[in-house]
Amino acid sequence: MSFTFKDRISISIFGSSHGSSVGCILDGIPAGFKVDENVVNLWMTRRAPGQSSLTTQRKETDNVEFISGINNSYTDGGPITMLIRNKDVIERHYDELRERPRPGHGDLSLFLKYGPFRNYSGGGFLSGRMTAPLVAAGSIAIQLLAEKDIQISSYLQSMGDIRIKEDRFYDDLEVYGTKSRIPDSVSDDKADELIRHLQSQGDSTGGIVKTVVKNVPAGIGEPFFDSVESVISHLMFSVPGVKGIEFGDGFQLGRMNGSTSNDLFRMKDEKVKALSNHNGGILGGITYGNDIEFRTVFKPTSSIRKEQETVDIKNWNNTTVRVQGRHDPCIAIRAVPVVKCVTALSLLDLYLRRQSSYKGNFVNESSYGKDEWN
Ligand SMILES: Cc1cc2nc3c(=O)[nH]c(=O)nc-3n(C[C@H](O)[C@H](O)[C@H](O)COP(=O)(O)O)c2cc1C
Ligand SMILES: C=C(O[C@@H]1CC(C(=O)O)=C[C@@H](OP(=O)(O)O)[C@H]1O)C(=O)O
Repeated sequence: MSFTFKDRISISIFGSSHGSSVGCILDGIPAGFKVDENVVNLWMTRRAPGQSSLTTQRKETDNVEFISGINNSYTDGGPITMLIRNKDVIERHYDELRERPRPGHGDLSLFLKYGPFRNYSGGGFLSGRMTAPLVAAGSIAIQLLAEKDIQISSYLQSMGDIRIKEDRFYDDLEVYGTKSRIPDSVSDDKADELIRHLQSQGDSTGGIVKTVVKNVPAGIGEPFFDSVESVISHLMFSVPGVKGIEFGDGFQLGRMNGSTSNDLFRMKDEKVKALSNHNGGILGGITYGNDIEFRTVFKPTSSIRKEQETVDIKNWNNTTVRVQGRHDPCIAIRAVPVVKCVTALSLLDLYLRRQSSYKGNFVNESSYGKDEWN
């Protein structure tokens, strides 16, 4: 079931970039939640292509059609089905790529796995377009988590050699008030300049998205195979272009000592507080009240206008390709809302699991003193 993530909640995605539509079925959400469809569409707009000169010029409104699972703004307990129509499809950009797989994209893998039946136009289902349904589902998860005051901040931390001045929890207005989603005006201007330069060179760049989650209750995450890190990573690697994720200080921990990497505990206002966050708020795969912090790296967009070496998969000889069409010069810019939404789906899944392994349920929280979670 490669198009389905199934746990306490399940998410199935369907469609392809140049087919009639893309969409998803989100199952396992209890009945009785109020879902604001405008909030869903706000997140869709934040991810949609063609919103600025720094992104692909494909123009999609990405309005969600709510097919099932939400009745008079409330979840009814059934699968939530959402459909997003593809409108601005130009197939001829992919004619040449039928026989000349783009280096760095999934074209060759798709051919080797599915042969001539593969859906290659627009990258088929190996397209960033498949993140539209992930955002539709994730924006519902964001709303549910907000009821528990669990807040997620995702922003572009770096693009190429440009890095944000300060890492902290940025609210959405700060992030989406920028051109590049780096919420620091000096870096934002530099990113804008870099993208324009790359566009003139027919090239692209990578980027890193930082995520901070605050007000996470202690006790979220299951030991071993379903640790917080595992579930977030499982879902995050479904996002095309993701090549790495690190929690807390991540790979830097390999260069530290125990005496500098341990997050020391102190009592503050009758609660345990950690003095630092080198472990990203997760110990033993389980949260303990600190913020969750992690970084997700996106590779540079593979579809660039520079001529590149490839093979002809009809005649099996060496050739070159120059990719035409409308592409993101930096995937990470548009991936910022995707990372936030995927984080929300992961945490909602883990949150609901913890609840059901304890007592009560997500909706009827009256039996829960909030203190029991801290
Ligand atoms: C929001 C988003 C937008 C993307 N836009 C493009 C694009 O315009 N051109 C492109 O070649 N790849 C783009 N990608 C990345 C490709 O879809 C991805 O590199 C490809 O599916 C191969 O998968 P992999 O990079 O994970 O190996 C985008 C990804 C995301 C998440
Ligand atoms: C359509 C979206 O982004 C697309 C992702 C993408 C890719 O290869 O991933 C390639 C481009 O597709 P096309 O050549 O059809 O314009 C992007 O525009 C989207 O994110 O909604």
